[in-house]
Amino acid sequence: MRTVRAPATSANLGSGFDVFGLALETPADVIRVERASETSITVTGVGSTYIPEDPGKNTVGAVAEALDAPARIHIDKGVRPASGLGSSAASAAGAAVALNALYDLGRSREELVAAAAEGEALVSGEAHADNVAPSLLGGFTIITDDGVTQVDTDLSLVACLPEIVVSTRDARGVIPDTASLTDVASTVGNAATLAVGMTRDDPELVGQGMDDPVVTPARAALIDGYDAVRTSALEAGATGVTVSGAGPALLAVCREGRQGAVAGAMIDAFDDAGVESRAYQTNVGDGAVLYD
Ligand SMILES: Nc1ncnc2c1ncn2[C@@H]1O[C@H](COP(=O)(O)OP(=O)(O)OP(=O)(O)O)[C@@H](O)[C@H]1O
Ligand SMILES: N[C@@H](CCO)C(=O)O
Repeated sequence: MRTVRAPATSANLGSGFDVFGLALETPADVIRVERASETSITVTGVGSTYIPEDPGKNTVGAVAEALDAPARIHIDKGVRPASGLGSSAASAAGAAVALNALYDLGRSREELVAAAAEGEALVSGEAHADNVAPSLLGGFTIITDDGVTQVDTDLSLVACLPEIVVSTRDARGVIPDTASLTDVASTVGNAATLAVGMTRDDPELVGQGMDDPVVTPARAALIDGYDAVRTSALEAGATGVTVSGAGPALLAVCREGRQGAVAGAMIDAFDDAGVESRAYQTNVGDGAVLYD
């Protein structure tokens, strides 16, 4: 038997759609696997009633198939599904690490990214790897056609999750098909600024680089209260605020000592918009941990 804790993640960070990802210290899924001739899945924890146990519909089933590693798999969900916090990816990344150990497959964490991304293809229609990569590797990750680049970084964060459900599949449907050259140039500048900020543990540069004129405005329309919550967080000491992944969670990068104020401001602003929410005061975290 093998047990793995795999963290929530925040993808895109505004300017890095389908490219940037960040591992969060909390929340996390815990995955337990045992050898079996056929894959079977049980699920407990946050939002488990909405998660299919059919291996053909659960991200961990796709990972077991991709690795040719059938197993009895138990998922204890800490990351709410359809949250924008990489819920489906946390399970997939955890299963990839656990099955790799269970069957002594000898794959590196980088090699497991593609197998874990098969789970994302199952639920959202595309094998985007910007959540599974940070859940496997920790820190800040950049996905390109050539693979993954990872850097460790240290930032204090608030991930505020409203009681709204937005599926990644739906949120991909509202993105414009094209972007102007002006918007592309602005996005490239912001993304480069953000990446430099990550290497310097600099919340000001990271926050400055989170703006994105194309994908985020389209998705913000799916989140009641988005503009007010973002403004409140910035006034309370966030350097940047954007939609986390496909939403509905919002990610705020915080100045030193401002995490509590930012979390409170975001919850209050959602409340004013008639939306209940909870805020994770967290930091950039490590990748999945194998326990036994
Ligand atoms: N192991 C799993 N954990 C969570 N959701 C799963 C899992 N397997 C299948 N699903 C399905 O995937 C969907 C949730 O995935 P989705 O990508 O929409 O949300 P998310 O992972 O929280 O978001 P994001 O990728 O934007 O951070 C739900 O329909 C859920 O039933
Ligand atoms: N990059 C993906 C992350 C969500 O899974 C998206 O924004 O659709």
